[in-house]
Amino acid sequence: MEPPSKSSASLFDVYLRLRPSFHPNAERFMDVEELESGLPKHITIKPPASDQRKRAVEKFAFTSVFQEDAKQIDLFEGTGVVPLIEGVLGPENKEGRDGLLATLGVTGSGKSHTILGSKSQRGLTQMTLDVLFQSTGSQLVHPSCINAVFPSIAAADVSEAQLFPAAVYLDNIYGDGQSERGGYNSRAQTPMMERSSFLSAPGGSRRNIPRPSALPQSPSVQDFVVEADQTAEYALVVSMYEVYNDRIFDLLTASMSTNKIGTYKRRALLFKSTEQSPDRKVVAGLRKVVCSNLDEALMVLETGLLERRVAGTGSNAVSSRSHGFFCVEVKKRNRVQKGPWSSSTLTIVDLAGSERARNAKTAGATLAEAGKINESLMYLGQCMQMQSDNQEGSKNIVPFRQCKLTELLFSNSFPNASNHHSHHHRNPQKAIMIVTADPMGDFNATSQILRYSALAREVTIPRIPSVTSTILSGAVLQNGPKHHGNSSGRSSPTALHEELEHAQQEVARLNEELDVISLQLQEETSRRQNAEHSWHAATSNLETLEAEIREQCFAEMEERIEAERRRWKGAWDEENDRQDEHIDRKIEILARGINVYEDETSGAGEGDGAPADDRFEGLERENQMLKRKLDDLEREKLSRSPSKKMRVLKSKKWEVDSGENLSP
Ligand SMILES: Nc1ncnc2c1ncn2[C@@H]1O[C@H](COP(=O)(O)OP(=O)(O)OP(=O)(O)O)[C@@H](O)[C@H]1O
Repeated sequence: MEPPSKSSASLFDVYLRLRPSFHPNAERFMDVEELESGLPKHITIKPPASDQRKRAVEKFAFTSVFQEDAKQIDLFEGTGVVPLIEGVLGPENKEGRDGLLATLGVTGSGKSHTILGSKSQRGLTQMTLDVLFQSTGSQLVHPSCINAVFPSIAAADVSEAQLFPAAVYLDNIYGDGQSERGGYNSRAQTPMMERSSFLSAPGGSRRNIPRPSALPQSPSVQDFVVEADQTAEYALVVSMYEVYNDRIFDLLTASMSTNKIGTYKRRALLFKSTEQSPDRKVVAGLRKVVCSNLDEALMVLETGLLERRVAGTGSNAVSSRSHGFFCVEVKKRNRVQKGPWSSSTLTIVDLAGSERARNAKTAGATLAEAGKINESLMYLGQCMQMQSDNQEGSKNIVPFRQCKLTELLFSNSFPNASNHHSHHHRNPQKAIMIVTADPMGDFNATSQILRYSALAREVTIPRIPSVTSTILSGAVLQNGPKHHGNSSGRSSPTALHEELEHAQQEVARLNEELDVISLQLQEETSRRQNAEHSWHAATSNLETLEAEIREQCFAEMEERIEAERRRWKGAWDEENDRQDEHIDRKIEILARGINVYEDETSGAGEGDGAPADDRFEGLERENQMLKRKLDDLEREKLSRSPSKKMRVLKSKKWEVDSGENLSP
């Protein structure tokens, strides 16, 4: 069993680092292959003796295995970090290639130690930064020119970011804030990123300034100078964020954006395609800092690390409760022609530890965090398992869109995944995963991580005799001479012995098969549980979607009802106006009739009154006729108009009114 060759379609090179155990008296469950020279690639794990259920031995292949005595510098040299740096600096006159370096492991297995180091030793992040600054050296934009160059760097940024020179950024956090200030927004500013929130933070959150001289200086990486593109001018831009409860938060924003009472509500950022980057998703709206030297970059790193959410759990007193992302963007342009800046990013990820919730004495919010961490790591495991299945010939689609973590880790791993129209072809990122493990730690949690992260895997059977075969061989030894003595003559003792040996071998073989099958069963069970988990997550997503759609439909319905109500009200008002007009006309006619009547009665004061009566009757008739006409018109209208009922009411009202008016 060999790990797949470099040319294969693997998304990650996967290295294993073993840590010196904290549990010196615990049983070691892992063996590393012994080689005359070079780094081993294989390990085997066997369940502890106390675990009666499983007896199969599993063998895993990695790109390389670093044993307990490996130093930080060995990891730096042996895990391909240097080629990753070479990739982001880019070849001559060409764009660089994105790189990703991540650590994965059980809580306390040494992920942060490897990536970020300890009080006395630098981690891969600090060493990488050192090599980057060393290698770009004089080609880096000179601090005295930074103001002149800054707008063009900001303009080339596609992620709606807010850029600051390190001096300004650090002064706002640690200094008196009185020095020259000024940040630059990239071309499209994210509306929620208000420049004033940073620059006018009342009093800011002044902290003790981290002194780069107090940070560990070893191991030195002086010997690792990478050849930079001699035709290029470089600028290094640092940003940091974390994925906490499946949401992305800027680690360089919160500390300086405090309000009057010293608190700041963090806003989640989006991982999306922007106007300037339609074919590629980026974390939009981050705060980015342009660093001119290693000390500035280390201070920004320390600032972001302080911000990272850390909560004590039962598993590890200072455990990372979020997935931390540290990004160095290498901006590059031709030093003579200048021209636009291209950008490639080296992302270093310190993943939160996988742990079994029941192991960690957590509760409430922390338990929920653990759930989210385990869920995101489960999705990561599924993606990694797909990659190793694909290497064996399957053509599975890596399901990286299931959560923020896998989206961030895998989105740039595929050539032009979402871009069929662009002429701009980016190389897929180069990625390295360092799996950390304690060979005397938690067997179940460690073996689970090894199973999904290893590049290849094989199940073998222990060579120790099974209980059955031991009994049988005992029986053979005991019964052999007895059979020999009591031979009936039908079968010779040798034949019996052979038969027993065969039976013994068959039983042992069946036992081995049983072991393999029970291991496969366990794996299938765990796959099924994972699938169920994904299914539940999908169901809950669907439920949320359904609720959203219902709400949308409801709002739409309300809107339509409102429109209908307004239309109806309009028709009602129109009808009212018509009725009013009609009544006015009637009243006018009536008034005219009354006037005529009055004239006539006053003119014929001494007569017998007959002509006036006639006139009155004539008017009455005319009135009756008009009423009938009106009724006919009403009926005709009723048969056509929607506001039938209303008009019936109206006409009735009119009849009453006119009746009242007409009554003497
Ligand atoms: N290779 C090593 N050599 C010496 N000490 C180590 C090594 N690996 C880890 N440690 C120590 O073990 C402790 C826990 O390690 P670390 O914090 O790196 O674990 P982790 O995997 O990042 O845990 P979590 O996921 O909870 O953050 C630290 O004190 C660290 O210094």
